[in-house]
Order: sequence, then structure tokens, then C-alpha cells
Amino acid sequence: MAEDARVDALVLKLHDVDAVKFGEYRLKSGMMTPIYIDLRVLVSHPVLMNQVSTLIYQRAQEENLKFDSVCGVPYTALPMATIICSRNELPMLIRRKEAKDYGTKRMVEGIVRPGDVCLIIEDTVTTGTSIMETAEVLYKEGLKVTDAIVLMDREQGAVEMLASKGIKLHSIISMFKLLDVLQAGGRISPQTAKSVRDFILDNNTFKYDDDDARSTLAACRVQRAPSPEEGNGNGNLSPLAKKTCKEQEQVLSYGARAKLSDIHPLGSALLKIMEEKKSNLCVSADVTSYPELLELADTLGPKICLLKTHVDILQDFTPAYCNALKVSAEKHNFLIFEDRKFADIGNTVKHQYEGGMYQISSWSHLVNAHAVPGPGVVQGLRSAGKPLGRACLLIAQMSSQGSLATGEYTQSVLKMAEEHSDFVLGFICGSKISKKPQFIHMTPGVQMQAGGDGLGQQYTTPEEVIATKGSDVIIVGRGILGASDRAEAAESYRKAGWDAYLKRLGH
Ligand SMILES: O=c1ccn([C@@H]2O[C@H](COP(=O)(O)O)[C@@H](O)[C@H]2O)c(=O)[nH]1
Repeated sequence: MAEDARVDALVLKLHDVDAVKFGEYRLKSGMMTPIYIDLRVLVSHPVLMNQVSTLIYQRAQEENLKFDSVCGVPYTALPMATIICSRNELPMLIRRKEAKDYGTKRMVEGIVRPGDVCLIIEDTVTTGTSIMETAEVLYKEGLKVTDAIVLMDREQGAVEMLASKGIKLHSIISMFKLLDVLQAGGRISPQTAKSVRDFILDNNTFKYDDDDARSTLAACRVQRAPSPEEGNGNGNLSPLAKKTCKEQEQVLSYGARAKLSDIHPLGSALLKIMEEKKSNLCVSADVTSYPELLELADTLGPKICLLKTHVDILQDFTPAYCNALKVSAEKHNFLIFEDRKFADIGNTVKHQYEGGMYQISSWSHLVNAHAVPGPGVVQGLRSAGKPLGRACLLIAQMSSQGSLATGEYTQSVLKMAEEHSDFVLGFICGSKISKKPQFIHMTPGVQMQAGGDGLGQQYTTPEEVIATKGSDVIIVGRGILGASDRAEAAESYRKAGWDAYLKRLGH
């Protein structure tokens, strides 16, 4: 059975044995939650306990983790660590919760060799604090901790918190996966799944604390009336998830986001360029001749983080030109984004991306795709682009009047991006749609004056897009191309976009 199928089956079994409960519960941190994961029940289900332990050990092998011993966070993960160590003949360490007041008074039982690496196993994480407490006890004994594996990640900030302390967290089941499987299996209603998802997104516990981050984690309470679709669901949802949520807004600098452990390398490169050049401006180089395109790249290059092309509107395209564009991108330190908007089955988009006369994957750092065909479109692009270090943006919303990319569609795009974050680094959208800081939001339809073009395009100002709507990059075409002095216009847009970003950071 493929791993995904095994995880899906495990989720359903965990629900069967009441290890996943919906209601109103208090976590160790004091936070109230509409979903509670109680893996203590596993000791009464040995088959399930064995399956869980197998999946955890397989993950360690798949990730090629190097460790000398294994330690389970007391108490729920202790039997898991025991089974893993016993079956695979690995040395185990037991962390005591309190020192004995007689005998050796040790906090860690087992043979401790300072300098050894210990792998931590945990059953569920919210903040990551329990793993950190165990790691600190191990550190005091001279041990190293580089990785931890958790069965269930509630996706509320543990990965980020542990990464900030140098521990990489690997999870078997994530909260969003669990909700998807339970919903698909008819165990919970779409309304329940949505409300719990909203709760999780609104209650991330990690506060970035990075010198260059100038981060704030502003918490405010918002009374949110249930939307009509939320209704009563299947009747087992806590009122907490429906009525009240804690709005936590993470405002991180581009530079801080560039350093996130799970960001796409190209996303990291782009954010670094933005920080260095103080530019969140992408110029949409919608011109029809290649010399003009190159001229634009060379004159506007110093002011932009991205140059967006529509290669199929060039009348005089020849593959040799692409080298000159690449040279300009390197010289002026910007990335190239071919706005190809792929929208076909995986096999076709793969050919369109790497072949034909344009050979887009050979020169464009970024491309974009519609999610309409389903995940195959990303998988097709990924198979050609990932080996070259390329990445893709998903079109979650469009700037044109009457666009159908709204509501549930946009949410599905978000989910597709989360499931393919090894190749999708962000979105084309009108406003910020994901709270995950590793995703980069880019917004077209930007001019200094709000308005339209008579053919459905709708314009919003740089201030509105960046400071109010929380997007990261402004995409500007005719606002710059139509100006008598394009370099001067680009500088005005660069400054407007950057000022709006500084405003967002609270400078
Ligand atoms: O929703 C979308 C997606 C892409 N675009 C593209 O951006 C530019 C905008 O040009 P302007 O001259 O600034 O209107 C253009 O290349 C579009 O194809 C978009 O506008 N909206």
C-alpha cells in the first residue's frame, strides 16, 4: 500500500477508536480547541500501536535520519519509542519527568554518551514545547537533537518553533490531511472541517523572533458570526470554532521569510532580492518585439525583483534571444517569470513547458498555472521544472472583472499549493490568501489610480495591494509601459510598493 493510502487508513482507524474528538477541549497550553487528539488510547489497540510505530520508523529511514538513540516524550510516545527500539534493535533513552530523590537521581535513563545524536518521538504537537522540554533535558546530558518525528502535527506553529531552535520536525499526519480524510470518508461534515481549518489557521502559536524580522504577532479577539454554510454541521462541533477566533497576524520581513526552513529555494532567492533591492515590483513586459523586451530588462532591471514575460506575444522570437535575457537577469539581479498560465493535463503541460519553440523551462525561473485541471498540472510542470530548480505559482484569483476564481475555488487552489509546496512557491491573487509565510503572493492589475481598461482589467493601487490586502509583489504593466519615461515610472512604482510594505511592517 502506498504511504498516502496507509496514512489515510490510519486516520480513519484513529477516528474509529476515538483518538480524534470534536467538541470543546483545553490543551496543555490553556488554549481551547474544537478538535482534540487523544493518542493515549493507542495502548489499548496493539495492532494500531504497531502500525503507528512502523510508520514513524519508516519516516526516519525515508528521511535518512542519522541518530544513535531514540527517546519518546513521556508518556504517550514512550510505548512507540519502545516498540521502534525493540523491533529495530536500537538503543533507547527514557527521559524522566522528575528526578528520583534516591539512588542515581538521573533525569535520563539508559546509556548516555555525550556527543551522541538522539531522535525524539512524540505523539501530538501543538506548540512544540513538550519536544523542546525533552530536548533540553537531553542537551544537559551532552546529547544532540537534530530531528523529531511526531505522529500528529496540529499545524499550529510547532514546526517553526522547533526549526528556530535547530530541530527539524517530521510529521506523519498533519491536521489538514486529517480533516480532508475524515471529510472525504463522510466522518465529518464539510462545515465542521472548514470551521476546524479556520480555527487552526487563526490560532498559530509561533511568534517569530528574528533580529531582522521586525516581526509582530498581534493577537486580537474577533467575534465572527457563523456564515450560513456553517450551520450545525453534523452536530458535534464546538461553538468555539463557530463563534470566536483569535486572529493572529504574522507580519514578517521579506528577509526573515527568506530564511524560513521550509521555504522553496527560489522563493528564498526572490525574497532576498526583494530585501536587497528594496523592490517588490514585478514589471509585466508586455511588448511585442524582443529588442524592446531586452531594452526594458536593461533599463528597468535595477528597480525590479521580477520581469514577467508573455513570450507568445513576441513577433520576432528566436531561442537565442533567451540567453540575452538570462544575462540581463543575472546582471541586474532579478528573476524571470513567464506568465504562461498553463492549464492542461500533466503530460501536455510538461511538453509545453520544456519543449516546443519556446523551451520555457530553460530560461524562465518561474511559471504559473491554473488549478482547473487538478493536481496533474503541477505534477507535469514539476517533473520538468524541479530538476532545473524552477518553481511555479498557482493562479488563485484574477484581476479581471467577473473572474470565476473566487471562494471555494480559491480555497482549493490554496490546498493544492500546500500539497505541492516543493514546487509551488506562491500565488497570483488579489490579496493574501495563505497565512503560511513561505508562500509569496503576487498581484496583477496595479496602477497608481484605481480603475479599469475597458476590457475587463481592474486596477488597484500599490498601497491597497501591499499594505491593506497583504500581498507581497505588485505586477505592473501598462502603468509603466505607457509612461513617457519608463524608468522614472518604474521608480515611482518601486517606491510606492516599498513604502506600502514598510507601512505594513509598522515602520
Ligand atoms: O489576474 C491576472 C493575471 C495576470 N495578469 C497579467 O498581468 C499583466 C497586467 O498588465 P497591466 O498592463 O498592468 O494591466 C498582464 O500581462 C496580464 O496578462 C493580469 O492582469 N491579471
